[in-house]
Amino acid sequence: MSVGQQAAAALSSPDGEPAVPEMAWPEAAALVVRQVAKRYGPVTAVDGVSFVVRRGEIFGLLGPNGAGKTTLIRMLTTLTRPTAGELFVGGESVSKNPVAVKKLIGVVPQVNNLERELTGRENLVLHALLHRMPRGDRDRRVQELLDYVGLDGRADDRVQHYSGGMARRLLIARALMHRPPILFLDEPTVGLDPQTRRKIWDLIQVMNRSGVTVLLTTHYIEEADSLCHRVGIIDRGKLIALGTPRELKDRLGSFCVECFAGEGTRRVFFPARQDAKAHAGTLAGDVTVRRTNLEDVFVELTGREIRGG
Ligand SMILES: Nc1ncnc2c1ncn2[C@@H]1O[C@H](COP(=O)(O)OP(=O)(O)OP(=O)(O)O)[C@@H](O)[C@H]1O
Repeated sequence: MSVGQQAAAALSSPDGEPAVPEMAWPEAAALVVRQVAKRYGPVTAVDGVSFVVRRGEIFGLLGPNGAGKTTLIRMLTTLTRPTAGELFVGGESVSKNPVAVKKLIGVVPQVNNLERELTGRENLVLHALLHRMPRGDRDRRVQELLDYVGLDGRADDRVQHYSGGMARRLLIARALMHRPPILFLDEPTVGLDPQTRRKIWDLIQVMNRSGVTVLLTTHYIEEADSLCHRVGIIDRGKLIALGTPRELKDRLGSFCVECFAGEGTRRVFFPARQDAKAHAGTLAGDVTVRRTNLEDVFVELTGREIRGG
């Protein structure tokens, strides 16, 4: 068995079923993705992906650049059609009922597409106009959201003068204007400093506690690990593992013995710390015992690092 096959076996559920298909429908489902593929000419961006996001979850799609995460979000948010398969959002078919789907979702894109010449407040009002929100409700909601994302003091500055973190917070406020129950965030903290990243995480958690279901994509291990209730690991268009961060790590072994030797780094996994320590005691060289992380899960499945792409 190759390392990848061994890891795939380790990440399967105990009864031998592959870990990925988990398709119990869906009273409690916010999103259903069923055997979805997307091809661009010769490129298969998404390759037979299936998963369910439950209502009230923060669900993360974790994978390197080019894995197919943005393409999945674009299909779920009606921006591009799948080549095969079906997608449902809030029980509505994305292909048959895109208008209903648009009402249910807010989208925070990876790239800042705010109107730079307008102020923060004007950007929110513009979005409300597009959603035909009544004026009284609109003005109340704009103020509520500016307070919520901590931009009230800068609401009347033009967006071109905003920092990256401020722009990201305004993008989140804009996505929430029409009170969607489901929010998509494509790499919500990419390019932000660690402190700002934590503020965005707090905001996502507060939003989620107020009842919003969240699907986000990320290639940051820590973001998937500490923020997401469940994570789907995606690589080269395929969903290769699915579970809570704890389940994914425990299937591999919660403790990792890492040995830096001449030929490179070797990692061995154990369920219990004392077994990991005992094994470490038998090794020569630079040896560390640490908790397993989602990067380990990805490396064991693919033989590559997430950051390596
Ligand atoms: N419009 C398109 N035309 C052709 N190929 C595309 C198009 N959109 C995406 N692709 C290709 O599909 C694959 C998946 O891209 P996608 O953007 O979904 O990945 P990703 O995981 O979101 O990565 P990133 O975070 O870098 O955007 C890549 O090989 C990409 O080059």
